Amino acid sequence: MINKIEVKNLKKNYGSFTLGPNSFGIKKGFITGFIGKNGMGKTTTIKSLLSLINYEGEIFVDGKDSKDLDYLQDVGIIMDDSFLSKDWNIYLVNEAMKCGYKNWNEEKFFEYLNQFEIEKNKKIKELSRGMKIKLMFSIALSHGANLLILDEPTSGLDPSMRDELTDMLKEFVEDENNTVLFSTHITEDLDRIADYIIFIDRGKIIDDCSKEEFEGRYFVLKGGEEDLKLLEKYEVLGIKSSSTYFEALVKNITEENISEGLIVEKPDINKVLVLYGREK
Ligand SMILES: Nc1ncnc2c1ncn2[C@@H]1O[C@H](COP(=O)(O)OP(=O)(O)OP(=O)(O)O)[C@@H](O)[C@H]1O
Repeated sequence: MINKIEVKNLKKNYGSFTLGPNSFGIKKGFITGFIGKNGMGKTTTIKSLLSLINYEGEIFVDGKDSKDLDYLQDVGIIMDDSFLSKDWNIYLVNEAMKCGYKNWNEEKFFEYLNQFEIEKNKKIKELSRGMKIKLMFSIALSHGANLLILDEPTSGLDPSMRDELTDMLKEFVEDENNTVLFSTHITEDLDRIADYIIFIDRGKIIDDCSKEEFEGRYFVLKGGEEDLKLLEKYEVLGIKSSSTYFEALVKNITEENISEGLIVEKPDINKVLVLYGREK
């Protein structure tokens, strides 16, 4: 499997928060979902991949050092902090992109705008969050990008639009030269389209594997209050409990390892995120 992006010892300090050092790869031709709770370092990682912030470590795109910035011509981006000026209307956006991207396809851009029903006379500041995301999608798909890096692209979209956009991402990677990395809190979208999962917690990447492997690694142990002592032999990654029962998240256990009296279940990605790091 070829890595589209190769990250080595990526590190960034923000006061009390430290990202990394993390090393990981983004597989070419696939969709990788980037997950983690709020404030764990997803956007900081994405900003590093896009050379929007300074960092320690090395990032290679198609084997080339990202420091020369040429790779950005081929990257489609969706981020909350839009790089578009708030006073531009859509025609001005088109002109700006024409100057910025060597392979800008104006015709394709206006086709997407029609498909997404975006009014061309509106200024960026007059667009709703959902409309802004659709505009950024239109830009991302109109300059011949072979890599999409998307920070929470589907949040703020209604379910039918989310469905349409996730279908578009699936279609995008039908060409094996195309790659998608997207962060999200909407695990339903990961269930639908992600091939690989990167899971970050407190700045450290703790899982970087296929979605199937990720789902195979975690287990939920359930029991009544009187069974709590049975958890002592496990490394509990998070627990939700009431006065009568508990659910504990554990990793990499074998069936013969499970104490009698405990119920074992396979969690979905959402359940892993709900329980991970929880203390009661
Ligand atoms: N420019 C900055 N200056 C100082 N601290 C920052 C800055 N940007 C991010 N941080 C801190 O870095 C940490 C990670 O933030 P980041 O935005 O990467 O998390 P995230 O996983 O994307 O979170 P969310 O899911 O809420 O978007 C947080 O503690 C945040 O406060």
